[in-house]
Amino acid sequence: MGTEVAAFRGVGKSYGRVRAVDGLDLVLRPGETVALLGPNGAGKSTSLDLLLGLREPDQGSVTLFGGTPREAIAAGRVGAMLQSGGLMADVKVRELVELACKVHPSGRSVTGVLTDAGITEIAERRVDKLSGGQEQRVRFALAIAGNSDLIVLDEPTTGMDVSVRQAFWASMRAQADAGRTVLFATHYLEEADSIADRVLVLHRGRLIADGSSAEIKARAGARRIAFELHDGDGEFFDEGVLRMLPGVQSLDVTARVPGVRTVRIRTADADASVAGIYRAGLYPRGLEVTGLGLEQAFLTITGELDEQDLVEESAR
Ligand SMILES: Nc1ncnc2c1ncn2[C@@H]1O[C@H](COP(=O)(O)OP(=O)(O)OP(=O)(O)O)[C@@H](O)[C@H]1O
Repeated sequence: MGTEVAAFRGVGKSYGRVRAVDGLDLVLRPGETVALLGPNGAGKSTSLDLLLGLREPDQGSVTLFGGTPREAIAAGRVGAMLQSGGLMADVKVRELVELACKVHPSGRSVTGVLTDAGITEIAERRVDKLSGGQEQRVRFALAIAGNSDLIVLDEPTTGMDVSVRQAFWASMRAQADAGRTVLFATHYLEEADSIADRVLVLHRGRLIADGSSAEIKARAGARRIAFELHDGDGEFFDEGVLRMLPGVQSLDVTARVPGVRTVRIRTADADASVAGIYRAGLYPRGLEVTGLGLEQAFLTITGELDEQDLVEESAR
């Protein structure tokens, strides 16, 4: 199909008894910036390896631009930055980038690639003398040297400090803005949150969530409500009333100052809970409703599945 960059259809991959990827169905479309999230061992690297044709699936099929991964790579349509694999040693950064630009069927200008990857200043350094973060940027340069339609990055910011990481994400964003499709695996949820327009959550080889970060947060459902209740305002305080509010999942009440209670509620339906607070005749002061961060949403979703697995295992 013309609008598919990549497609996994019923893909499974095991290593011995370990089911690394389990029935993966997924389509990537042009121009998307997609984050692949998941705890350690979730199957992220294996999925990227399958996408790049570095491993063959046991079941199902993986296509890139409607053909096999190998065909797409031979045509220079994919640039990749993987976790493994060393860089060539006895060469300078510029020489390595020159080589990458030359071997790609539609290689870019060396200067442009050095600039875009933010490594112009270290272009004359030897590759084996770089810091971990600098090495990552050189790997990124190699991934963008070919003017590729799809850029695949496996945990690209590993080893980068915060400021370098921010500069790096800006260069990545520029690639996405140029119309390329970008797929990156990451452990940094806040980066997925701010950079990706689509977030995929893998857990034990299965795709358990697929949507915008806002949708993933909503999928985890919960929001937080916080407010104070002052003695003498509204109805007499009764914790039972709060517990019975619609949507409430958990409740925490503290009374550090005499006559003032701080209430924190986690709810699956913030609107209904807030309406219930007023309906009960309470007078909440400083009421705040906040969403869960992606990190908490992610932990909620994967944690729920772990619990489900435990229940299913114990039922067997
Ligand atoms: N070559 C291999 N041989 C055997 N088992 C493997 C191999 N590669 C990965 N695995 C196992 O497959 C599962 C998925 O691993 P994978 O590296 O794809 O996950 P990941 O999400 O990338 O993890 P991480 O975030 O730790 O890199 C894990 O249980 C891992 O131990």
